[in-house]
Amino acid sequence: MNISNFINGSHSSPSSSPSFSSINPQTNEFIASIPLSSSQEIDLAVQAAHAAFPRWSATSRAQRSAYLTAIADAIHARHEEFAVWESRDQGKTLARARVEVDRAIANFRYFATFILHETSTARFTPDERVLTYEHRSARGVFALISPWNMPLYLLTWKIAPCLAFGCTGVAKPSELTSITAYLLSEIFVQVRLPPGVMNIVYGDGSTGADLVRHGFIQGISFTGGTQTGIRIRQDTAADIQKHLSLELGGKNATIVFDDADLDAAVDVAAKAAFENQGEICLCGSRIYIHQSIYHQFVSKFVEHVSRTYIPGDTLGAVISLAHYNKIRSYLTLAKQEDFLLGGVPPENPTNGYWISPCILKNNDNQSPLCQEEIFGPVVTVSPFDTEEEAVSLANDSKYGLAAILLTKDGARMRRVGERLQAGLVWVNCWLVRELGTPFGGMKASGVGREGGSILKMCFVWFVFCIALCSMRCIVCEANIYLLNRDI
Ligand SMILES: NC(=O)c1ccc[n+]([C@@H]2O[C@H](COP(=O)([O-])OP(=O)(O)OC[C@H]3O[C@@H](n4cnc5c(N)ncnc54)[C@H](O)[C@@H]3O)[C@@H](O)[C@H]2O)c1
Ligand SMILES: O=C/C=C/C=C(\O)C(=O)O
Repeated sequence: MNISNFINGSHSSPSSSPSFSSINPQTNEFIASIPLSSSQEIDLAVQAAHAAFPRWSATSRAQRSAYLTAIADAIHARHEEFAVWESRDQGKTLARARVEVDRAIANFRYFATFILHETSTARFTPDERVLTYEHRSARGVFALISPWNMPLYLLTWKIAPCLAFGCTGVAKPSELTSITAYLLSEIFVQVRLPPGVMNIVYGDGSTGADLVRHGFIQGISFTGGTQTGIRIRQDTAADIQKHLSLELGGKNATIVFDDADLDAAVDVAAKAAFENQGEICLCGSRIYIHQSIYHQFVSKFVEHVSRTYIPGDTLGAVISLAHYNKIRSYLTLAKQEDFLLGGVPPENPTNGYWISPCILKNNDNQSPLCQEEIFGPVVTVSPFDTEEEAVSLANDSKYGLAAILLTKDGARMRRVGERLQAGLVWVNCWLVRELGTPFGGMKASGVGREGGSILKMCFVWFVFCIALCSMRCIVCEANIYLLNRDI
């Protein structure tokens, strides 16, 4: 497949710019040629979005909603094609890819309806002489930059609200996974999205850096690694008007209490660790288990994971050789006797980047295996004694994205959950998403919240209530509880 930039409503003809190869991580075969966009091409795309902004922001909500619905319908009509390419491009299983295409469709449908039902609050001053209300207008052109682990899911989580709230954008998927973004650009043509409203450019970090630094960019919605988030902050520090939403890395704790339903807890903890080969920022990659059930839990967990997560069947390949080597180098730090499942994979993989699930005994919470984001099918297990110790082990991390609590005790859910330094706390479930629920991390896991009414703050100017909104966006760090009543 030949991928080309989508700028001002059309696909660019192959340019003299360099290109690079994208491979299928499951086979190591070439699947697509991707342009490495130059700064001139980025400028063209941003100029197109800038020119389209006045008209698009003045388009009625009903019309914008209709475009989003048409995009969702068109993806739905090509659902399997999207899923097959996502699996080939990213290495994930086809089953996982199908779930993510469903979510991409949901992203468009959610914001298509959200903007039709927005309400605004009006308030009187105490003397009742003045009525105050907030008027929101779209901010302008956004840079939308996404990583390789959930390519279409995360890119559309940015594109849909950007379009819905009347902003225009230039989207850049990860250089490792460009294909479903290209299929999406075909859909923009099909639904006759007005030229320039959404542009998609391809390339690596230098392309992303050109994009975020462009003077017409009013805001950046970025999902990716913490180091890249820091770099974007530095690159845009002088452009005070650029609104940043940074969704970054995680090293999330799963805490299993002695009153948890053991079989259900094993299942949730295993999904949280190994879904998408552990390549989800929300994965629970450190499991802390109450010492009274430690041996029972671990033996069931090892047995369940070895039966359920089979590379090439229910577990995908990891994204690239470089990432395979990164995961491998972490695994070489573990002692042989600490492997409860799996082992160090071979040094030179010949037929795709497959790593079997690894479960490691953790003896030292300060070890890189417990502190650094490995982003692969690797999980550590360790016992704890008291609630206090569980909280302290879980919080002993520079990251603060998510946590998973497995307990039947309602009081403990709140008592422990509210002390965890994590933007999202799932109780007896994992990765359940309600798109209006604010999403985002604490500490090194990011800045800002996305989702529903919080996310709209990223895309709009606040004319009458700037202080309030920046407080909510930047200061508040909500713990979100998703209590599954079935367990
Ligand atoms: N918090 C979340 O919601 C979330 C979701 C998914 C992934 N992630 C994180 O993403 C990371 C894995 O993804 P990755 O390796 O693709 O991340 P990455 O930071 O290397 O790249 C992400 C994107 O940023 C671009 N980029 C790189 N350098 C840039 C720069 N200087 N300026 C602008 N753009 C630049 C890349 O080309 C890519 O499109 C993990 O750390 C994971 O935790 C976080
Ligand atoms: O790998 C990270 C996953 C992020 C998920 C979301 O942003 C989401 O579910 O909206």
